[in-house]
Amino acid sequence: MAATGGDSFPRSWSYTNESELREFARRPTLGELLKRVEDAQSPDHRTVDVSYGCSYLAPPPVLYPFKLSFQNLSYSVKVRRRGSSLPENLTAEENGGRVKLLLNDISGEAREGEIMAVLGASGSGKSTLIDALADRITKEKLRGTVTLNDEVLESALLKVISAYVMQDDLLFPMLTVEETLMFAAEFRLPRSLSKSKKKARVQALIDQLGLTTAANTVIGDEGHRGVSGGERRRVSIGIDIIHDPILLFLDEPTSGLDSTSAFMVVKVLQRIAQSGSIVITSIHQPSYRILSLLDRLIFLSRGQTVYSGSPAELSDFLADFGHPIPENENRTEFALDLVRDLEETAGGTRSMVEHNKSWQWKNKNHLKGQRTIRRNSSHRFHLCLKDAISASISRGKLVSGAPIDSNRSSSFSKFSNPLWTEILVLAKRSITNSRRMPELFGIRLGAVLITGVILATMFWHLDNSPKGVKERLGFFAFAMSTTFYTCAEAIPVFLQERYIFMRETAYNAYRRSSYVLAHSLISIPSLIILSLAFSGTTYFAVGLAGGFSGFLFFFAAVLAAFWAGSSFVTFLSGVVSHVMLGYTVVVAILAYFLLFSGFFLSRDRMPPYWIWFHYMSLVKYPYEAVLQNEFEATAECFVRGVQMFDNTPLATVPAAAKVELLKSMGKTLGFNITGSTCVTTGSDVLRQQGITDLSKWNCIWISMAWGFFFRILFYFALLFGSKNKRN
Ligand SMILES: Nc1ncnc2c1ncn2[C@@H]1O[C@H](COP(=O)(O)OP(=O)(O)OP(=O)(O)O)[C@@H](O)[C@H]1O
Repeated sequence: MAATGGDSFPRSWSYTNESELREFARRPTLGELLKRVEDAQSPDHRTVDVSYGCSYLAPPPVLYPFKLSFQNLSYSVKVRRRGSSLPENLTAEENGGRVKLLLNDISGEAREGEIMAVLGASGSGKSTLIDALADRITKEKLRGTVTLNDEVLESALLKVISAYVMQDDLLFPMLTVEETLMFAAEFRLPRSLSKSKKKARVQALIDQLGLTTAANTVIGDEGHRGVSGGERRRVSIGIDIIHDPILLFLDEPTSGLDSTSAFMVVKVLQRIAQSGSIVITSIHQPSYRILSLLDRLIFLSRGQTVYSGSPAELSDFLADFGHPIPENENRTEFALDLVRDLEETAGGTRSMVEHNKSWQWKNKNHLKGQRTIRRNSSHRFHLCLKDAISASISRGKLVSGAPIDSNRSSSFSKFSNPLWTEILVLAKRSITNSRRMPELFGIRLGAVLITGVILATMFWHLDNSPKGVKERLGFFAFAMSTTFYTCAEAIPVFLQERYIFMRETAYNAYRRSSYVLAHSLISIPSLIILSLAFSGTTYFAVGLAGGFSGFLFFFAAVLAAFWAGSSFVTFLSGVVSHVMLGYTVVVAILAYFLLFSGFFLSRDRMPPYWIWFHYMSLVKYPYEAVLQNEFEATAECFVRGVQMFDNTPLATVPAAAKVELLKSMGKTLGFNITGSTCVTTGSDVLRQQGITDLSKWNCIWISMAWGFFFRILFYFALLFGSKNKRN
C-alpha cells in the first residue's frame, strides 16, 4: 500500500489488491487509527497509512477543520420555592410545574482555530451553556444535540479530547508553577512518553502561557505570597490543556483579573485555538482589546440567544435592530446595556430574540449560496470524526495520544497511567506540598505532645490502689478519645483538596481509587510519628504496666486508634462539604463513641437496644485493648482487704477496726480475709468493666479493620459524591 511518512498526516487513497480492499471494508476502531498515527510518529515506523476509515471511498481530502455544532439546546430545572420570581421565558406548562428554563432553544457552532465567547449579564445562562456543551449536564435533562463534525459526541470520547477550566483556581499552594504543570503532565500524559518529553511539553506550555518568569514561583495562598492572579489563572488553564485538547471550555477565565491580565489570558486562548483547537469561553464584559481576539459571540439573555455572530457584525445587527452603536462606544458594553434595558421592559428581550432569528436565517441563506459556489470550484471532503481526530493527533494534538488499549474494542483507555503510577505521582505531589507547609503537621504534632504532657503530669506515676484503678480507667478513656479528636484536623485538609480532586478526576487525570490509596499510604508515616509522640510522653510517666513489650502494645493500640480515627474523619470529609459542619458532626459522633465505649457504662449495664452502638464505637476497641494490656497479664493486686472500705462510709474507720470487720466477714463467708488479702486482681477489674468478649489483639485488629472499612467508604463517597455534573 502506498504511504506517505514523516510528521505530517500520512495519506493514501488508492488500494492495489483485494486484500487491501477487504481491509478497507472492515472499519477500524479509533484506537487502531490512533495506533497507526502513533506508529507513524515513531522513528521506527516512518511510513504508515491511516487513510482508511469512514472516508475510504473518497478522493484525497482537503481537510475540514473541527466544527462543534449545537442545535436547540434546552435545559430546565425544578424551582424549589413558590414565591421566587420566575423569568418570563417559561411556558405555561412549565410555569405550572414550577420549572425554570435555564437554556431555551440555543443553537450555534464553533470552529477550529476560533474562540467562541458566550456573553450576557450575570445569570443569563453563560455557565449553563458551557456546561451543556462540555457534557456537564446529565443527558436526560438536556434537550437538543451537540455534535462534533456532525457526529454526536460520546461522553468518554469527549473526556479524552476536551478540557474544562473552572472559574476558580484550584491549585496546590506550595508547588511552583513548573511543578504544578509537571504533575499535570505526569497525570495526563502517558507513561510511554519519556520524562524528558514531558518536561519539554511543560516548557513549551510555560512559554505558550507566558509564564517563563514565574516558572519557579510557588502558587501561593492567603498565607504565602505567590504568583499574581493572572498568572495563577494561566496555570489553571495550563493544567487542563497539558495534553493539548481539541476542545477547550472555560468558565469566566478573566473574571477578577485586571484588564492587562485578562487580555493576556485571552491572548493565550487565541494561541491555543490557533494551534488547532476550538475554544469556547464565557466572558462577562470583554474590553475592546479582548473583543478583537474573539471570533464568534453568543449573547444570552435569560437563557435565550439575543445575538449570535462575529464581533464585527454586531454593529450591523444592532443597527438593523434599530439601535445603532454610537461612535466611540464599546460594542459589547452597549449590547449588554441594551439587553439589560430590554429585560426590564414588559416584552423583555423577545423582540431581540426574534430579530436574531431572522438575522440568522438571512445569513444562513447567504452562506448557502456562497458554499454552493465554493463546492463547485474545489473538491472538498469532510472527514468523519474519528479520522479527523487521528489527523489532528498526527499534527501534534492530544499530546497524550490518548493511550490505546489495542486488546480491547474500546478505542481509548480512560486513564493515561496505570494505578501504581498514579499513586506514586499523587503521593509525591502531596508530600512535596506538605513538606513546604510543615506548620500543618507541626500543629498536629504539637497538639498531641501537649495533650500527652498534660496527661503525663496529671496522671503522674499512678499507684495500684482502688483509686489508682479508677484513675487508670479515666486516663485510658481520655487518651483513646484524644487520638480521635486530634484526627479532626483532616477535615479542612481534605476539603481544601476536594475541589482539586473533583476537577482532576472529572477529566480522568487519575482514578479515584488511586487517590484513596495514595491518601491512605501517605497518612501512615505521620500517624506513626503521632503515636510514638503520644505513647512516649504518657506511657512511662503514668507508670503503666508491662515494661517495654507493654509499651510496644500500647503504641500499637494508639496507632490503631489514630488509623481508625483518621479514616473515619477522612470518610466524613468526603461526605460533608463544609468545614464547620464537618467539625460539628465529627465532634458529636466522637462524643457518642466515647459515651458508648464502655467507660461510663459497662457493656453488661447498657440497655440491650443500645448494644449495637457499643459495638460501633471506634473508641471501644483501642480502649479495651489498652485496658487488657494494663490489667490482664499483671500479677498486681489492685484491692487488698483493708482497701475494700475505701470510697465507702467506712473509709474513715480506724485500720484496726477494719481488720476486725474483715475477720468477722471471713468467718461468715467461711474463709480467711486479712488486711493484706488480695480481693481484686487485674482480671477482676476487666470483668467489672465488662471487658470479656474480645482479646487485646482482636481489639487491635478490629480497630484496624474499621480504619480500612472507612477508607473503602471514603472511596464510595468520592465515587458517588463527585459526579461533577448538573442534574
Ligand atoms: N439548580 C438551579 N436551580 C434554579 N436556578 C438555577 C439553578 N442553576 C442555575 N440557576 C439559575 O440559572 C441562571 C443561569 O445561571 P448561570 O450560572 O448559567 O448564569 P451565568 O450567566 O453564568 O451567571 P454569572 O455570570 O453570574 O456566572 C441563573 O439565574 C441561576 O440562578
